[in-house]
Amino acid sequence: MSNFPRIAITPGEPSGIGPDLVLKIAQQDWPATIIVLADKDMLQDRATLLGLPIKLKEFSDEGEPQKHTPGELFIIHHALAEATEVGVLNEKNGRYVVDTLTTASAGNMAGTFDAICTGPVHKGIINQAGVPFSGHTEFFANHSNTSDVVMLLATEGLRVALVTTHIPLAYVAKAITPERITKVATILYQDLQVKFGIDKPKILVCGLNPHAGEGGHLGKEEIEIIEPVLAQLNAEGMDFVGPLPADTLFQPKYLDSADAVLAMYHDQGLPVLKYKGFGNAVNITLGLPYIRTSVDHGTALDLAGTGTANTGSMEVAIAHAIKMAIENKAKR
Ligand SMILES: NC(=O)c1ccc[n+]([C@@H]2O[C@H](COP(=O)([O-])OP(=O)(O)OC[C@H]3O[C@@H](n4cnc5c(N)ncnc54)[C@H](O)[C@@H]3O)[C@@H](O)[C@H]2O)c1
Ligand SMILES: N[C@H](C(=O)O)[C@H](O)COP(=O)(O)O
Repeated sequence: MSNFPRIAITPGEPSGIGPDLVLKIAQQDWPATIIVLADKDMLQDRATLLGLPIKLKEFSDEGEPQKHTPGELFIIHHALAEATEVGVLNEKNGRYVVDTLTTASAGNMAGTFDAICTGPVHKGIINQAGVPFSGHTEFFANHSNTSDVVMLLATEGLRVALVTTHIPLAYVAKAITPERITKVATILYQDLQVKFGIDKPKILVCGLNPHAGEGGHLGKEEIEIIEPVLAQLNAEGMDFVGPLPADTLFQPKYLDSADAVLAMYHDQGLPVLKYKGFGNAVNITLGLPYIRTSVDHGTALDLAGTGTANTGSMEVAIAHAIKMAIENKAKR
């Protein structure tokens, strides 16, 4: 039996850099079958603009998965509503983007694909198209009927997971509940063991308030919510340290002996991660019934079609998806 996994790639927003990245990585050697879910004319036009050779072949799930051939891509055609103008968002194509994600999720649940790797979408234009959408993480959780998933971004020397993801800052404190922290922390701990092979993970946990609440004088969530949850998880044999002041925990003194940081909200953890590794980090959704990785950046409309978009994060995202898919196959 072939050991090459099938990786479904969604280029995301068609007017952004996603198609450029997919066409660039298609020129490389990958130990997997790569299937792109996109509009074939849009991809062909972008390849011409970038001067990249590409042969698009219709995907069929019959036969054994083959190793990727540089310069070729399998495709499942999804038609755009309107032709794309490079670098210019068009809300008429918002639903197209979501349709590609739906195919990716359904194909993974059916076992046709072994993993999904997503390019960047533009959340705003999808909402403008009339489709409520806060991010891939929430979309895939919803589509796969999974109640709790965790967003983890990882780069060399740092992994950051989030208790809350794409919600307004005004809602964050209310969303920091014992139930949510317990679920996120448990998924993170178990996936560090299973997916990352860390026997006994040590996880640093940020407080929510400045200086982790300053003993209750700058907020009480640390004392009333976070500390009791961590005490309970540690009593069950896990190893969580905190809540620690978020402004000072990101230093080698603490990070060198830790396997991950659990941040309370998006812009508490991700700016640090992206300062360290923007362009070379991977976004992994933990807790889904399938493997999903993504890039660490957005649609970069200013670079679309120029050929200057950096493929580093897309390469790391695909490499992680392939590695995890091969490990999954070996377990079956
Ligand atoms: N994975 C995703 O789907 C994802 C991730 C982050 C942001 N977004 C979305 O992207 C849209 C634009 O967000 P933004 O402007 O804050 O972030 P952005 O990442 O698109 O751009 C920020 C800056 O980084 C540069 N940049 C981004 N990717 C690059 C690459 N591969 N190579 C070189 N330079 C690169 C851009 O040119 C820009 O200067 C938003 O709608 C946001 O929600 C999507
Ligand atoms: N929060 C992610 C980041 O900043 O990189 C990004 O918005 C993508 O999230 P999804 O994978 O949920 O779309």
